[in-house]
Amino acid sequence: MTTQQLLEQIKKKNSFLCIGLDVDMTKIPSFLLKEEDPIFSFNKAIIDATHDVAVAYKPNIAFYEAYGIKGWESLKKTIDYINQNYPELYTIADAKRGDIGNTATMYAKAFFEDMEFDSVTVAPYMGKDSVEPFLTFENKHTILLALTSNEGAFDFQTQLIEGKPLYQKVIEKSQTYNNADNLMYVVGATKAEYFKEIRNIVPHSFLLVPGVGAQGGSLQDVCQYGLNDQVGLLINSSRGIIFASNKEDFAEKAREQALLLQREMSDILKERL
Ligand SMILES: O=c1ccn([C@@H]2O[C@H](COP(=O)(O)O)[C@@H](O)[C@H]2O)c(=O)[nH]1
Repeated sequence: MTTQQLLEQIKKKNSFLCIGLDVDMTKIPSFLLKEEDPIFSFNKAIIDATHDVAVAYKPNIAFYEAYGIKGWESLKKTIDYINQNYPELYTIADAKRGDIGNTATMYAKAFFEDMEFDSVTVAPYMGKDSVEPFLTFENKHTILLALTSNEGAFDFQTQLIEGKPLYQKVIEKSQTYNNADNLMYVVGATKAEYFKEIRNIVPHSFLLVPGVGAQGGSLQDVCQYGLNDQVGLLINSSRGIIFASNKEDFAEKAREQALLLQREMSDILKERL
């Protein structure tokens, strides 16, 4: 998907909500366990109930890898279901890959060509040759981990290197890579006070923002400095939406939670843009 198509969808839906499909079999309604593919059945119900209020879906690959071949099959069925039924939706493989060049190319082929995701998350710490192979794919985005939402982000990402926090160096350096237009960045909602600085470095880039909902990040705080004149944000919530209920009404309750966030987004956009 092109950035322009993503922007058009955001405008049409007044939403920059990304729903995380992090399916934990111990948390889904027990009646689904009788289905042939409980993970896919769960995802399908969530997607059908929320596709008009969200612009993106982000399966975290760990939640599928953990179930072996069956998990991969559920993932493939989920992405195919989105691409065939709701082609306007943007898809993110949250895989946090990163390796030397020829291996990076294989990761990129796996997620962009075989799975047909629009984007993939990538860890930046192996540098240019580990990131550029992802950037060569046309109309696909590479979402680099910049400043993550977890506490451990302070171990390395905020440490000063030659007087500058490492996460800033990562963003600045990556902007010099070939096809840097295909880059987006992960910035945690729990780190709202850093958005001003990050926007100074990349005023036009999309930021994928996990950490709203279960991790306690605030949409309002993120938007204060995170929004740019074209929105420029994809706000992710996973557990806070998909596990709103573990009963028959799980999809309906997920929709209610998604709608709450979408309405808050719509109000913010009315005020700000
Ligand atoms: O900095 C990061 C990067 C990725 N994540 C991922 O996002 C979701 C968040 O899930 P919630 O249930 O809404 O907390 C999950 O897949 C994480 O692995 C992140 O949280 N922080």
